[in-house]
Amino acid sequence: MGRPKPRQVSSRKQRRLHETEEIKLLDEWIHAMKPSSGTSPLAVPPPPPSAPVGCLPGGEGFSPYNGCKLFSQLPISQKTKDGLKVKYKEMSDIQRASLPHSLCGRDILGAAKTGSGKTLAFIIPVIEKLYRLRWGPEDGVGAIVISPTKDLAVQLFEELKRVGKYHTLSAGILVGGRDVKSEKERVNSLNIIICTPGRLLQHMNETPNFDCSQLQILVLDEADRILDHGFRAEVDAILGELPRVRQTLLFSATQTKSVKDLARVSLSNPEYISVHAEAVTATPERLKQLAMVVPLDQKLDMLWSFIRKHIKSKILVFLTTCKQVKFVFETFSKLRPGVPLKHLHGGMSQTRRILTCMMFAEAQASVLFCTDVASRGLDFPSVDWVVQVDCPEDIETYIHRVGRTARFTNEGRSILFLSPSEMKMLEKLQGTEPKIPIKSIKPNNDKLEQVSHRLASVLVQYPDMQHTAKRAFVTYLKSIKTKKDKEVFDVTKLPLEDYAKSLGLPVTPKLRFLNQNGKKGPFSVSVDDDMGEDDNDHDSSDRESEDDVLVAKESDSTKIKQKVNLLEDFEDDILVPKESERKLPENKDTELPTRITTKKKLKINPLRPAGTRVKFDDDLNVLPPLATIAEIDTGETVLDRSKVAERYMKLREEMKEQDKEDKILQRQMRREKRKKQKMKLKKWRGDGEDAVGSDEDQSDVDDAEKAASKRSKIYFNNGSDDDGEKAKKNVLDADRINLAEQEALALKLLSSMHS
Ligand SMILES: Nc1ncnc2c1ncn2[C@@H]1O[C@H](COP(=O)(O)OP(=O)(O)OP(=O)(O)O)[C@@H](O)[C@H]1O
Repeated sequence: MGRPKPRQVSSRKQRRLHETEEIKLLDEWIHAMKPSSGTSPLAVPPPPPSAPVGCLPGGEGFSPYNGCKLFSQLPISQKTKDGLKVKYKEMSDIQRASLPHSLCGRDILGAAKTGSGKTLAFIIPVIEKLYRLRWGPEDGVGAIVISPTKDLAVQLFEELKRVGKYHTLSAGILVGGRDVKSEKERVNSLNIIICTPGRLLQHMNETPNFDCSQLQILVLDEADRILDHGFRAEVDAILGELPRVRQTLLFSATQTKSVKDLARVSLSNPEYISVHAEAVTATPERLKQLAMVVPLDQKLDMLWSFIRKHIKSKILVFLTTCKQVKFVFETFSKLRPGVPLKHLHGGMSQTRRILTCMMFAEAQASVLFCTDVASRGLDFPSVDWVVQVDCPEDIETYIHRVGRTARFTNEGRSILFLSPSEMKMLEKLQGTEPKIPIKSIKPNNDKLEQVSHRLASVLVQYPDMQHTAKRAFVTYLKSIKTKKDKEVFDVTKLPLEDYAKSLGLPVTPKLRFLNQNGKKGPFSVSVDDDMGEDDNDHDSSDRESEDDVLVAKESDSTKIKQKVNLLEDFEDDILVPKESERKLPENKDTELPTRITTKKKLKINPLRPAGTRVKFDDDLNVLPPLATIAEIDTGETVLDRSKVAERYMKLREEMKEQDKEDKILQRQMRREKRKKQKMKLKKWRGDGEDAVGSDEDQSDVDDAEKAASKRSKIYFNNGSDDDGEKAKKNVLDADRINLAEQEALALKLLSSMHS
């Protein structure tokens, strides 16, 4: 790069001057038009057409923005306006209500229905705040946006890039499943970070010089989820690292009302903005919602029939566990329903998840089987149907799931399958305030296509899938067992054998956590003593798993036990060998293993000094002390590099030695061979020399051979018409006769030629 030309310098200078001027004007505008705290432009009546925009004091509150509907009417920079105008012109209600407050630096607790445009309601203030502060690369992290899932973080990042296209702020995404080392290198140069709680905390703990002390604005998208039990430890640790003086924005469709939660994030005089608080329904108005009773063992028949009937639609299907998603996706794909199928769950790699989301977003007609990892925030355009095959855990989950359709101004439909024992959920949904208008319908069983026998034949044809089927069965029931709402989720009321059959399984897998042989009856529940609190394959949280290699203090034996069980039942992809590596029993068609891998129970040595760390391998076997050369690196056990290099050096030396020996042996063999050849040659020549006594070398042999070939040539060239074999014979014969005989022979030949 050469020196900047004077013209470039002056244009840069001009730009900077222009920016300074714009920022000054924006600051003045924001200050002069500050809306009164607690007012919403939506709550006061619109001004008469003759009144100038924003200048009408309302009766009870005053909001200068009460007539503003366009982004261009807000005190935001030209660069942001340019970024917005590609896709957006008019503001949505949540944007109209919250932006005037958030732009003047207030904390926000925002709630609005799914698909109502909450993302822009926090992306714009983030960009504007840093722009007005003239934030630059040397200022470090100025804004953090926390999302509960990686997929949502990716989507938020895309929106940030779109709106902030003309700004010079640097932004990055920090989520699990990406290369943490490269993240560490650039994390300190980022102005805006979009992240999941786990990965942010990892950087706070591990990345040298990672500094958030200058943070200006913190956003929690899906705030109720981020502040709930699942992320408690991480979020508390993160909040402890952040400066208390900052702007904080919390958004969700189902906002937290817990005072404790709000105290944790230390909001200062927040604006409570709930644009749909007065709404009759908690779900989007253009969403038509249905529910019907479907016995558990008929749910897949119903799903198959539904998909077959809607092959031209874009459908999102919610199941509870990763294994169910995997099973239904794989088996239905084999049965070819006539519409492209996709799947999305927390056990998939980040790249596959991004690719799946992109493909589903672009598809016209497609079915995406997913866990609750896709229930919050994801914005797939034009989803026609949301099908909930498994009952949602609670009302919030229902609202978020159905909210994947009927987004913004679009229409959409949803259907919920409830088994008879789950009917209490329908009552709860219908009884909530604001209302969730669900219409209960009866299934038309005449049109039900049976799929279970076809699934059984798929399992026979593809034995690897038997294990997936079994895991789908077990993980689903385990998730039911661990759900808190026992009025809805009662595993004892489920037809286990019929359910197993409906998955195509020939026998009902044994469930360790159910006392199937107990006194209380065939399927009475017993709390298994090794059932951990978090023991499920539930995929709602999408938390980065730190479980690949466990490091635990021995005294903490109960925690270890819980971890072991959590690991067993979490995504098996991490721990249990791949399907292809698993050995199935001989009689694959009729017999299924109830347990594929028997995991050794952990034995704790109480005599070890307290606080000594115990390391476990992927199969949860305690590693011998020497195995501590293993280190944890992005979830995979990798050998210590220096040890590996040392080992390779040794191997190389050993191989060199071996090579030397081989060469000597080879040389000896060649010598033996030559000796034999020479002896033969001598025999042929008949010179009677003692071959063994002579010290031959390669040149000896070569000379002898050359001589032989020369003679053969001479004979051949001297007009002998004999074929090659005869010529060779002549050579050999010639070798045997002496010189006098040869002369006599030559004379004979000459005389015969002349006569
Ligand atoms: N002002 C606007 N004009 C037109 N489209 C908009 C506007 N604001 C948002 N949208 C579009 O509406 C859709 C939903 O927006 P967004 O994802 O922000 O909703 P949300 O409220 O965050 O939903 P959820 O609660 O599910 O996370 C997106 O496709 C977005 O591009």
